[in-house]
Amino acid sequence: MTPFEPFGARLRRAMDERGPLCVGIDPHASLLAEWGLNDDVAGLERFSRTVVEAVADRVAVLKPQSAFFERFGSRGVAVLEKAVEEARAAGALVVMDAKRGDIGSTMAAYAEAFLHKDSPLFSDALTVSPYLGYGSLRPAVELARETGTGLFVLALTSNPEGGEVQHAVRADGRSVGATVLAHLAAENAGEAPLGSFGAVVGATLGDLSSYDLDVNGPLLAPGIGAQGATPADLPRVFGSAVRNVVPNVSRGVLMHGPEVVALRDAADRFTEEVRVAVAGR
Ligand SMILES: O=c1ccn([C@@H]2O[C@H](COP(=O)(O)O)[C@@H](O)[C@H]2O)c(=O)[nH]1
Repeated sequence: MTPFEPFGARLRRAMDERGPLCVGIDPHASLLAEWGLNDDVAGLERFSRTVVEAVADRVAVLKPQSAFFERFGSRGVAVLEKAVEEARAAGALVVMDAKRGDIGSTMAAYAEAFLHKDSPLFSDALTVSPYLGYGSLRPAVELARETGTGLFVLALTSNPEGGEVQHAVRADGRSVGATVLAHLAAENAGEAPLGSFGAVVGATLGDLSSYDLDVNGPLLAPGIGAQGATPADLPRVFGSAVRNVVPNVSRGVLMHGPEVVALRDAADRFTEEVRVAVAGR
C-alpha cells in the first residue's frame, strides 16, 4: 500500500479547490526577450521564479517544459529543480513535461529521475511517450503507484502531425490513440475519485466523439491560447469527459509577463473562462 495519497486524489482535490487550470512554465527565448531578460541562466531563473510567484498559489497545476531548462545544461536543470520545489511548496501540483519514453529498463531510470521521492526533480507527475509500446512504460507505472505520483501518457497530441501515428489503425481495427486510452482506462479501473494515469489529449482536435475519453483519469489538454483553441472549445472536444480535463495554457499566460499582477490576472481570466465553459455544458 502506498504511504502517499495517490496523485489522482490529490489532483481531484486541487481541481475542486482551485479550478482545473494548468499553467505552463515555458521560457522560450522569445519570451525572455519580451520580458526584457537575457537568454541565459539568470534570465531563465528570473522568468521561472516570476511565474511560480505569480500563479503557484492559485492554479491547480504548474507544468514546466523541461526542454527550455535543459537547453542551458546542468545550470538550467538546477533552475528547474528549484522551480519544482518552490511551486510545490506554494501548493501547486507539478507535472514535469519531459515526455520520456524508452525501453523498459531505461524507462525505469527515467521514472526514478522524476517520480522517486529522493530525486532532486521529484514531481507530482510526468509526461511520457507510449510510442515504444505501452508496455515499455510499466516501470514508470509501478513507481508512480509506489510513490503516489502520476503519469500523463501521450494519446492524441495537439500538433497537426500527431495524427499520422495516433490515428493509424491497427490490425484489430482500433486506432493507436484509442489503444493508449484503453490501456489507461485499465490502469485506472476502480480508482476513486480519479485515477492517477492520465492522457494527453489536445484541445485543438475538434470533435473526438469517436474516442472513448472516459479513462477514469485526468486528461491534460494543451493547445489553448497560442495553438488556437479556447476554453469555450472544451465541452465540444471532450464531451462528458470534460469534468476530468486539465486545460494547459503556457504562452497564452506567459505573454502577459513580466509583471506578477498581469500574469496572475491572465491566469485568473483563463480559470474563469474554463469554469464558465465547463459549467455551461
Ligand atoms: O500534445 C501536446 C503535448 C504537450 N504540449 C506542450 O504543452 C505546452 C503548450 O504550450 P502553449 O504555449 O500553450 O502552446 C508546451 O510545453 C508543449 O510542449 C503540447 O503543446 N501538445
